[in-house]
Amino acid sequence: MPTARDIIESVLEHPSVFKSREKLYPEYVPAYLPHREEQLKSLATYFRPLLLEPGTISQRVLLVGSIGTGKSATARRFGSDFKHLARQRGIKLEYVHVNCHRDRTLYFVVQEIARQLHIPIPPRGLSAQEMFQIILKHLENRNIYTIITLDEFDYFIEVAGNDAVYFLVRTYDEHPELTKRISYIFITRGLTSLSRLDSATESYLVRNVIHFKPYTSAELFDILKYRSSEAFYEGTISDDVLNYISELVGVDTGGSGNARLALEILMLAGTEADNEGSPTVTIEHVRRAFAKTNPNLSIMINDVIKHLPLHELLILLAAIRSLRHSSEAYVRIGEVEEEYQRICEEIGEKPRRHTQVYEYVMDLKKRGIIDARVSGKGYRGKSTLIGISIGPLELLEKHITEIIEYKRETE
Ligand SMILES: Nc1ncnc2c1ncn2[C@@H]1O[C@H](COP(=O)(O)OP(=O)(O)OP(=O)(O)O)[C@@H](O)[C@H]1O
Repeated sequence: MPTARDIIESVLEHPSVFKSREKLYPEYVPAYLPHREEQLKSLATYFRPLLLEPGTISQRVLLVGSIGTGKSATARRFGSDFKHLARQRGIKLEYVHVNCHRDRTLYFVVQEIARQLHIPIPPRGLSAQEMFQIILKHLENRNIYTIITLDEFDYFIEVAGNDAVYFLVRTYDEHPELTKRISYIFITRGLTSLSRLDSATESYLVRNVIHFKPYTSAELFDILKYRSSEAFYEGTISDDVLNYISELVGVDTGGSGNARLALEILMLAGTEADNEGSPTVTIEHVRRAFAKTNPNLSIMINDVIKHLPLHELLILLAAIRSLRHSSEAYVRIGEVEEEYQRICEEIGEKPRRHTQVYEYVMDLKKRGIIDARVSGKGYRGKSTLIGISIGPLELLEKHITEIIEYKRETE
């Protein structure tokens, strides 16, 4: 019997598809941000005066976009690169990134700014306003400029309120004599949260807005291609797999366009491959990963299939078997129909006609159980393609087979 140590060692020595898994963690800021070139260019344009005439302007820019559209990554990348470019020009500039989801009050935000700037603050007794004065003085004494990003700014508006926002972002309106050493980037998911502010502060914030649209599948493919080249060993993950993830998540192919989700699926799929000892990541690993990121979908499917008519279940079973057999993301409807006829023959059921089969396929699609699309690039001729996005298909097949048996016994 293997000892505990043997077991642990066998896992440790087991080769992995990952070369550098941490490159996929949300906190890692990649050097390249494909499809965010325009946003970076806009940021550089807005902040250029900080390098040309430092101290004359306190800039503020608002980044707006839905979840996982690269707002934080773009702000961090910009901040880090801009800091270095400023230093090359002899300007001391610091970049500070505060997450207002964690630090929601004025006190915590100011404390966090001081911490990141390494400004010692007496441990007790100071108000947020007093701490902020210490920060301003420190920057002045050391001739430092800063860009402060307030990420998830919606939370700050909600919890800290209008006066806190006013205090923070309009310092230089109150004290026009000061050298303008602080500029801001605000990040929000939408503009509605800003309507809680008084109209003067709101219009002050929305003057320079940069929009981040949800990613299309083609854009996600480029992102995943680049991120996987950093994180995975060469040859362990194919373009077909990356393409499949991109299509599951792309906004133009029915997903949310969220890069965070796409990267999570990529990482979980790699973990599935490792757990299985597989040298490559397969479509089936992606299905399992997708199911993990979407537990409600699995529950919903398991629930819905109990109530499907027998022949719709047989078609679903045929689709699963065809997909398992092909190991591709999609199979043609014709193959599924042939498999369905074979299953019917095996169990002595009279197969339904083609039009009925097609209707059942469309019903399965409408219920979100399968994905049916018209073939495009890479396929000869036009045909309906069928895919199933959650796995393991093996378990789904077992589950459906049981339901079919039960239905045939009781009906
Ligand atoms: N263009 C891109 N290239 C490479 N990686 C990207 C790109 N856009 C986003 N990412 C990655 O996707 C993940 C989510 O991005 P990010 O956190 O920047 O999104 P966000 O818009 O700030 O989302 P949220 O509103 O949830 O905070 C991060 O791991 C980030 O590195």
